Amino acid sequence: MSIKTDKLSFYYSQGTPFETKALDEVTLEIKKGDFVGIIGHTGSGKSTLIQHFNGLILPEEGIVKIDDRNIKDKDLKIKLIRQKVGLVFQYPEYQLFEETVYKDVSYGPMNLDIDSEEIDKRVRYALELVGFKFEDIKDKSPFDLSGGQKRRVAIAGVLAMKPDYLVLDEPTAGLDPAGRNEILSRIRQLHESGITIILVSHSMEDIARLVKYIYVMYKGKIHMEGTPHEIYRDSEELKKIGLGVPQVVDVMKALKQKGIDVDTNKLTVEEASEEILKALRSRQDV
Ligand SMILES: Nc1ncnc2c1ncn2[C@@H]1O[C@H](COP(=O)(O)OP(=O)(O)OP(=O)(O)O)[C@@H](O)[C@H]1O
Repeated sequence: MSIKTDKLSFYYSQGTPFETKALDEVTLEIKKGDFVGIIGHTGSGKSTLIQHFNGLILPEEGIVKIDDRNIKDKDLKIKLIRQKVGLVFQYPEYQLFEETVYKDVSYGPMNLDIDSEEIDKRVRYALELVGFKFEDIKDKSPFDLSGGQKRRVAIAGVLAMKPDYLVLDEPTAGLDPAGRNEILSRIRQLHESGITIILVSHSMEDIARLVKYIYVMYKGKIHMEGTPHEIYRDSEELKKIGLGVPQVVDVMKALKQKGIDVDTNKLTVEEASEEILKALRSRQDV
């Protein structure tokens, strides 16, 4: 079970003077249970790629398969793919429009062939998954919530469709540090609850904190791929294509060069701080 692309290419405004090659032979496989980051600077093709994952854009060159079914298969209902692969766009809270949280989250399931009891169950499940108490939140107006809370409601709207794969496009964009931490810890919990997560970001810090595997996009291609540690090892290459490494990576490298024995696999701020303290204590420097 996976999302698979094979030599997927895509052009905007093909055949016109404005033709742009947005994807260039992208081949990848994201298996069920994975926690994957797609990173790249603006215009590298991330949004175009993820729109292929749920059939918002149908492949023109190359193949997209969801759970081994070709997305262009005539017998395959695209509605089913949209249920399987939930896409949370950038600033999803702009799409909240109902007067209560309950109505907003139930909007998607209402269009499915399920009864009101099942809809109710799903709304409860989705709101609890993103960390709300159902009774406390259901009758509130989405517009009275904080930025981070609104975004969690919008994510719940996608989760209420019970997707197997959840694709989040820049989920922390525009949030203050508290809202950002709130969203990132919920995303981690969603993955722990068994949902496959594909996190699109240009923030190395966010990616480092969460994902197990990274695809780096550059000019429509998968330029690098590997575990966070493998990717950050090549910081020179990342800098060349306009990406940085998380600050902790630079700090750990500098310490190592000074002969302080730290485990450079520790990539989150929390882990790295602990590692640095441990190393310093063992040298009796502190
Ligand atoms: N609707 C469109 N019409 C024409 N060109 C487009 C369109 N959408 C994207 N592009 C172009 O396709 C390329 C890839 O864009 P895409 O939005 O997929 O990149 P991205 O990595 O998601 O960028 P961002 O981080 O800014 O969202 C860019 O050169 C972009 O200008």
